[in-house]
Amino acid sequence: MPDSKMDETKKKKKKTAECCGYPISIFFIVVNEFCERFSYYGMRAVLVLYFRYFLLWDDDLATSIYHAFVALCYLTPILGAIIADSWLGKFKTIIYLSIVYAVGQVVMAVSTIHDITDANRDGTPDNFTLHIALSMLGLVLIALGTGGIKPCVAAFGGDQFQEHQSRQLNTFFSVFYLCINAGSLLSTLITPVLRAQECGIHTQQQCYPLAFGVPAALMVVSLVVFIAGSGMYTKTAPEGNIMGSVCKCIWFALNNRFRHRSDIYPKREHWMDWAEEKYDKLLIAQIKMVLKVLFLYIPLPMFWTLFDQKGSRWTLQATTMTGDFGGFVLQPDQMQTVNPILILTLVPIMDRIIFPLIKKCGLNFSPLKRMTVGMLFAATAFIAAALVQMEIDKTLPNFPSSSESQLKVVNMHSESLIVTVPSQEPLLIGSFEVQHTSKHTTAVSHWCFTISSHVVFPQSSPDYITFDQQDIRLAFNTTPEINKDLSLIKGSRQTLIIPSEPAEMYLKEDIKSKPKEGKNAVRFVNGWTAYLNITNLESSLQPSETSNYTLVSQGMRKFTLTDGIQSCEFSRKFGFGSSYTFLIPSDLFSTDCESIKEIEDMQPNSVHMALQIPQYFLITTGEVMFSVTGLQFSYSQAPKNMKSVLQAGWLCTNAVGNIIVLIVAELGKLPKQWAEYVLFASLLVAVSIIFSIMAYFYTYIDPAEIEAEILKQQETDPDKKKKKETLEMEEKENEQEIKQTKI
Ligand SMILES: N[C@@H](Cc1ccccc1)C(=O)N[C@@H](Cc1ccccc1)C(=O)O
Repeated sequence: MPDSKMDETKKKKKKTAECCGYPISIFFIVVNEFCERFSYYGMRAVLVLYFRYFLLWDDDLATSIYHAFVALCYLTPILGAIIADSWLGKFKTIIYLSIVYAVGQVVMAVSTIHDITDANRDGTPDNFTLHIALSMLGLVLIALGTGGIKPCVAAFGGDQFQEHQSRQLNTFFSVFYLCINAGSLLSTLITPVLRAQECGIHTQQQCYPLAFGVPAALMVVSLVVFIAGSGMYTKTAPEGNIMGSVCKCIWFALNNRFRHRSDIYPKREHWMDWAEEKYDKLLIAQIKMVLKVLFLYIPLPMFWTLFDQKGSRWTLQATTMTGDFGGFVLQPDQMQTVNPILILTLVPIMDRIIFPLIKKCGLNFSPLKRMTVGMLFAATAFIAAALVQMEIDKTLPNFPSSSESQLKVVNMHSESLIVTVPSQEPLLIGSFEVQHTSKHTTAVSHWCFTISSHVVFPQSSPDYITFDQQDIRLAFNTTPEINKDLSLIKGSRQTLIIPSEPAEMYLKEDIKSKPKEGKNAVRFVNGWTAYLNITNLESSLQPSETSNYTLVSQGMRKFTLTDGIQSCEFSRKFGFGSSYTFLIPSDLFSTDCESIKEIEDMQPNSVHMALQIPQYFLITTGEVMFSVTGLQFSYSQAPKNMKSVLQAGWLCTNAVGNIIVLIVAELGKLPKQWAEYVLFASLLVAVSIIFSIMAYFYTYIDPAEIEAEILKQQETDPDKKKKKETLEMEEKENEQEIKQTKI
């Protein structure tokens, strides 16, 4: 009797311990999954920050390496599945690859200890190469581990159920999904808090070792829990190099079909039937099952293309919104946690109320229909995102287009002046007054100081001020007269600072997009007569100098200004995504910082992040219908010896979806973000229509039943039995021949 058949028989005969109808072994599997997902998502939550602020990489390099790592995590499942189904079996594959995974997490945590190379004890590592090498090694091991075990764990969980537990088997995938999301929710909340702690042996730093160490510890716990259940698992042994046989069989069928392409040969029902001359009917039937499902998967990456943008585009959208919920403040990247929270509530609601209700109404809500509806929900989520984007766009500043320039004039001189721009009314710029001009709009912000004197330019004199395409030439007619040529940068916002000595006027480039991560950009113009040190600024400010922008988070922020002798404190409450220029006057210390004036370069975000909740609700409903069902479908439609392979195929749809996101992000960006959301929604609707047509022609099967029937036929058919034995003999001879050739 072949091994596989023996296993199957054993599986039917062996009575496994049960609790509430579930095999006890699955409790070890779901706890293992909880810890593993905690480990994975926890590490991911602080990874970009580690690249950016520990390894000091720039934004582009940090995000590219992060995405490359995530893509690798979803490509390695194929490797794990091949190892499991062809060589080690799922149990051993999970154990070995979990060890690799845990080692990777430990290496990663060690790489974040700055003290190991901080010989001069200045708080920064001295040997970045070592830290980079260790972290890259850690990440490769983690990607190999997490991706490798992913297709095996779900399939191994499914293997624990016996025939009479089909109802529990369906619920298992929902419970499994709940554990994934409980683990990821907890870790995405906890690890950023751990990172914010200070720790170190010689010097105190942000505690990356703790933020990476806790996920590493959870991975070790995950492994221990899995091993603890080893006495209770139903383990199906691998059936040799199944993937090798599958490839050879497909190759033979294609070749044989090509050789018999003439009309004289009778047609066969399926092109795989052309492998019948050489290969076992069971293997051919199993390949047909897998190919049918894989074909159905072709349109699915489009769902993930939209789904994965909630981590990138939607988080960026949140940075242009306000997260002040009264009692608490939500940061843009924390909106991500809405997804697992909704999963934890929606999965039970769907399983207990919605799906049974649909069934009661007599509707056949089959898995493939659920997945189609899931896709439509995701498309609607993107329409909701487009509507929110339109609201945000109304509140965004009027940024210059690539052919426009915008100029703001800040007059720190004690006298006022008047500037005339051709075809516009003369603009009165009082001392410390602010003017905005652009090619098309002139916005004036008024907070005037008393105008003591001003000079008028004759409006008819084009020699003074010229708007020439993108170049503007300004002339200021004070006493004595000052003329200055100013070349404005196309597509940028600039401020002309006129200091107390107007002849020293200069241009300073302004921020021209919303500050990152919902932070606020602030800068200071030093009107004080001496050098000033200001907290949060990189270097001290010379008299009349304007600092670069510095980013501050939402909330009350305090700045201490000192010239080395005197000092004063200046506090201000910030919202999200604003930008200010603070003008420091010459009477700074006599007014205890109160005479500091502000210019609002960019108003704070005003659209509330709560408006994103509908889109999160819709995409998560889509996820429950699509992803949980897909996981279950991939297990139920796979032949017993290729369960992990189909799980890996399912995960691959996600990898392809991620790659599409990367390509789209690099290539076609529409000028309007809302239009891009509508485009993605339309594409997904089109794809879901194609998928529903493909699904219509798909017939659900019970692989175990088909396999049993073929085995029965083969046992009763002496010819086939003989053919199979001959084949097996041939294969053995081949192997021996190869061995001898090697010797
Ligand atoms: N809902 C996600 C988990 C998540 C947690 C925090 C922020 C975003 C997402 C989830 O359940 N993921 C599952 C399934 C999955 C989804 C996408 C690609 C592969 C698998 C997971 O196993 O991580």
